[in-house]
Formats: sequence, C-alpha cells, structure tokens
Amino acid sequence: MSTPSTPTFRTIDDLPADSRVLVRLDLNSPVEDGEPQDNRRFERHARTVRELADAGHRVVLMAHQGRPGRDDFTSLSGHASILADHVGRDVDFVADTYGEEALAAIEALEAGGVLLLENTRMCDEELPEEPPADKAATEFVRTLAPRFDAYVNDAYSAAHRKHASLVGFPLALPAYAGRVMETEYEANTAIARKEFDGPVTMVVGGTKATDVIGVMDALGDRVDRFLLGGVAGELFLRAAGHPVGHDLEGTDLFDDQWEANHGTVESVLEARGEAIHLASDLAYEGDDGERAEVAVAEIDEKTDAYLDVGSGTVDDYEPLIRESDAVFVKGALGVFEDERFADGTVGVLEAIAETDCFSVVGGGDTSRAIGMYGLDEDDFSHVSIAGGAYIRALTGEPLPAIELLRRADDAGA
Ligand SMILES: Nc1ncnc2c1ncn2[C@@H]1O[C@H](COP(=O)(O)OP(=O)(O)O)[C@@H](O)[C@H]1O
Ligand SMILES: O=C(OP(=O)(O)O)[C@H](O)COP(=O)(O)O
Repeated sequence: MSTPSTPTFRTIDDLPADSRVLVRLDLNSPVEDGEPQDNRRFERHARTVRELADAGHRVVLMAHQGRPGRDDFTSLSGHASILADHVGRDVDFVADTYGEEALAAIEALEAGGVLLLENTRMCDEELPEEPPADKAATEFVRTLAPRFDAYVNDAYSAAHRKHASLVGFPLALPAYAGRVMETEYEANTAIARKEFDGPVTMVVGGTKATDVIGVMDALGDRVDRFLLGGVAGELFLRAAGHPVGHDLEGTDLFDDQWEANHGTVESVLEARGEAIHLASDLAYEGDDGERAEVAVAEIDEKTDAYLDVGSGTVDDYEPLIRESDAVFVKGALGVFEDERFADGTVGVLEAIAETDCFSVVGGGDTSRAIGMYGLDEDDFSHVSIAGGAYIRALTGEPLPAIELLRRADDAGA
C-alpha cells in the first residue's frame, strides 16, 4: 500500500508558553435518545487536552457531532461533561460557535482553563467541503483566528474532510499536531507500508456506505477479499439484484441517490466480483420482537429493514478470517448496539481476536463494540478511533488536513 510522504509535524511540545490554543478534536459519537455515548474518542483526546491545560495554556476546543438532517446531529453540551470526566478537569461549554457569546467565553478563559464551543457543523460555513483558501476566508475562521496564538489539530479521524475547522485554521494560525494526531498518523502510516505474505481481508460494513465504495475501488489488488455487511453490504446486495435496502433517518441511499450511485456499486462489483463476499442471510426484527433470519436468496420483496447479517453469513466469513494474514475492519456488520443484532459484528471480531493475524479495527462507532461485548483490545494489533480516515490512509490517499499541518510546518508559519 503506497503512502503519502511522512510529515514532520510540529507537536504540542513546541507550543510557546502561555499560548491561547484553538484545538480541533473529533468527538463524533453514537447518540442514543439524544445523548452522546462515551467511547474511545473521549479517552484518547483527553490526553491532549490534559497536557495542554496542565502546561497552563488557555484551551478552546472545537468538534462536530453528526450530520445536519440526521438523528445524531446534536449540541455538544453532553460531550463536555463526558470529556471533563476523562480529563479530570472542568470543561466549560458555550452554545455558540463564533458569535458574541462564544467570543465572551473565550475572552474570559483563564490559564489552564478548558472551553468547548458548540458543534462546528451548526455554523453554516463549516460545511461543505471546499479548498482550504476558501475555508480560511470564511467569517468563522476570520473571526476566531485572531483570538488565538496557535491551532492544534488532534482530529485525525476527520482529517479526510475539507471543512473550515480542519483546513481553514491551519492557513490562519501556526499549526500543531495533538497527541491523537501523532499516534494515529504514525500507526496508520506504518500499517499502510506493511507487506503481507498471505491473504489480506477487509470487513466492510457500517452506514457510511458511499464513503467505503470509493475506497474499496482504490484499494485495488492490495486487498484479496472484502466481507460485506451493514448498509454498505445492502448496497452491493441491491446491485446484485436483491430487493433489500431501507434508508436510515436523513439518508437516501436506496431511493433518489440510488440513481447516482448504482453505476459505481455495479462497476466495483463487476471489477472485483470474485473478491467481494456478500451476506447469504440477513437478520431482522420479527413480529414477536425477537431476532429473525432469512436467506438472501428467498427475499423476493422489499418489506423488512435488515439489521444484521445472519448466522450462516458469520459461518461463511469465519474460515476466511482464520486463513488471513491480515484483517482490516471498517464498519459494523449490524446494529450491534442492540444485543439482538450484534451477532454478525461480534462473531467476526471474535474470529479475528482468536487468530494471530495482523488486525486493525477502525471507526468511532465500530471500535466501541470491542468494549461492549467483553473483547480484549490487546487481541487486535491496532484499534483506531478513525474509520474513513484510516481506510483512506491505507490507499495512500493524502488526508487534506494533515497535508496542511505539514505544509504549515515546512513554511515555518
Ligand atoms: N444494517 C444496518 N442498519 C443500520 N445501521 C447499521 C447496520 N449495520 C451497521 N449499522 C450501524 O453502523 C454503525 C457503524 O458504522 P459507521 O458509522 O459507518 O462506522 P464508524 O463510525 O465505526 O466508522 C454502527 O453504529 C451500527 O449500528
Ligand atoms: O466519525 C467520523 O468518521 P468515521 O465514522 O469514518 O470514523 C468523523 O468524525 C467524520 O465524520 P463524517 O463522516 O460525518 O464527516
């Protein structure tokens, strides 16, 4: 797997004393009943925040949650208290991104203080993806940047997005890498450089289906086989002619967007058909509220929402995992947060944990299944809090926010 050139980041060790720092974290989390759920992202980012506060800097945090229109698009007020528990310090929260209230709270912050701003995606200029110079010219960046001495990017897992908080600020302020950025970059770059003697397998699931299709294409022959499940798997089953695929709240993959996407899915299926393994059975909620399963070959009408791969599929996938030299996981095979639909995800993770193959589990949501179902993180070679960013790193695709950290460093900005 080819890799981008190794950046020599400036890190938080290089920050001038008593800096006012604007820090981008990735606290994007699963949301249940409107509340963010604790996960590895909080624990890992807490280290960066604690070090900055302990050093006496004034620490202002930016992060996003969900996507506009989806159920998980919420305020960050709940995130502040979870983060505070992990940091072991107060984390103040202000329900504003760069308006009067936010500016007053930033101004009032004392040395060693920590303040979390509101969800960056509530600011119109954060999205959509645009060139860094355009993002640097937004009111959002031009208003906040002069209030700080430095920008720290710790959000490796969002570094594939060209959003204002990720690519605008490094053009406006001296930019530094946080601890998560450093460690994830090093681990994922080393993984991308690894050569494997035996079969390389990638388990692909989750909900960010259009994201992973492009990556599957870009990985080319570096991955010998893909084991599919989740919403991504349903897209491929649909392309193979099976009437499956119900859209989640705020998504439109199987209706209007199907017109735009089906050509790509079909061409990936055609080009890599032999490498792509699709579910042979699926699970859904039966009339009695229990898990029920159906063979894919027997589905002749689109009636149910499928929430997991079936037990026959897990039986098909297990031996393929056991004979692999390396296994990469991106996305869950089912809605594992509900125990009834955890069998696919947990079955595959257990099979990986039992072998001594090289293994990486990625994704803010997916990596959460390890702790939830009593698996041991040490049974995997690397558990990344990044999903989309880590699989792009495997293809050698540069991550725009990281390229800017490096350029800022080269320029001595
Ligand atoms: N068939 C399915 N229907 C709905 N959601 C699913 C399905 N399969 C998996 N998921 C959901 O996918 C989520 C993980 O995928 P995603 O958000 O794409 O990945 P990550 O954040 O781990 O990179 C899980 O929270 C799981 O509930
Ligand atoms: O959770 C994230 O990505 P991931 O689900 O691929 O790990 C990042 O926060 C990016 O979020 P986005 O895919 O809504 O831009």
